[in-house]
Amino acid sequence: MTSKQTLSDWRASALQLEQQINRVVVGQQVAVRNLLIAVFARGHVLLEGQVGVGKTTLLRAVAQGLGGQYQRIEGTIDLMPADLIYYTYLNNEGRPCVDPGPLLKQGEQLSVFFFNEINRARPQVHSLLLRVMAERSIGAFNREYRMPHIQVFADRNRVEKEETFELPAAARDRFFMEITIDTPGDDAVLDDLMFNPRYHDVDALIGEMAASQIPYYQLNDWAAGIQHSIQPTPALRKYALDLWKATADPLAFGIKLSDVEMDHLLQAGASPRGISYLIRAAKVRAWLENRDSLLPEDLQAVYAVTMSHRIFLNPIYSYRKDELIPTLIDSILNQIAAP
Ligand SMILES: Nc1ncnc2c1ncn2[C@@H]1O[C@H](COP(=O)(O)OP(=O)(O)OP(=O)(O)O)[C@@H](O)[C@H]1O
Repeated sequence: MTSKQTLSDWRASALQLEQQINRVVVGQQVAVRNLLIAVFARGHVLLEGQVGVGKTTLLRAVAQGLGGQYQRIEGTIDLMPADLIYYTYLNNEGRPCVDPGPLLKQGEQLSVFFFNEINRARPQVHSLLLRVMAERSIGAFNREYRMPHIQVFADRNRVEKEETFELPAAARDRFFMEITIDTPGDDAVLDDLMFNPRYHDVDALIGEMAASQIPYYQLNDWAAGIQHSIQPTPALRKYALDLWKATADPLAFGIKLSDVEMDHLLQAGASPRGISYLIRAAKVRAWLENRDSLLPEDLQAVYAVTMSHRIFLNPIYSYRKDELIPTLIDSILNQIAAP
């Protein structure tokens, strides 16, 4: 078991990193907190948001704080799996050469891999990425390349859905969280973003942050230490179980949504992997809140970001997905009594 002092030292560094990121990327405190939870739970994240809302800046800030290397790739319809692994070119003497692609270029130092507009890439590319996410290694050039510290952030463009390859349910379940990044709502923040030239030069903005406040190569150990140190009470275990069961059978918990035939609403609820991700995220939140026991508020705080993309509606209701899923999540949290 990791000592209380170690956990407390780690927390101080984590909160300092959070503060620094919030100074660089403004008005995104909720997203930053969730992102940080994913970092310390070693989970991959699907970002959903509009364009130009600071996603790249945010991920570069995370990479800067962790001190590892950052790579970014754009999802396009003609991107092939091999493009992630290597690229070929003719050198000055006209000889063909092969260089490592974005997944291999940084070797074991790769800590943040940003896949922009994942829904524009083909399913073959998705499968490669999902394999890397699960195994943190890849076979190429007759050998195995390890990326033990990689954390994948994939972004789905919410505005343009035409000519895109939506991620299937099985693929979305591999993501630890789905985080929405919207334009900030506070007028003072918007004013700052409009008129302050500080936000025009992303390199200078990121340069304001101290590098490697948290050693990326220790994160796997930190994450394991946190998970083993935070304990649930028996009452909380029962509460978590109910929160899980309600994702598959809300009616059994007396949950009814208006204009919905509850018997026909759902195709599937959260998987065992999904629910274990909820608990992992909740434990990291408890640690960030300076506790060694898990409370209902920890589960509630991360329920929507870990569960929303794991509840699958029947096709007759899927066109109302954006309205029904958040309502269902809220109803579950309101209806199931916390211990
Ligand atoms: N909340 C924010 N805080 C700080 N800078 C921001 C914020 N939102 C946008 N910006 C600024 O807007 C510009 C675009 O940001 P960025 O490239 O990170 O957006 P993006 O969401 O990744 O865009 P795209 O979807 O087109 O890739 C940058 O100069 C960035 O500094």
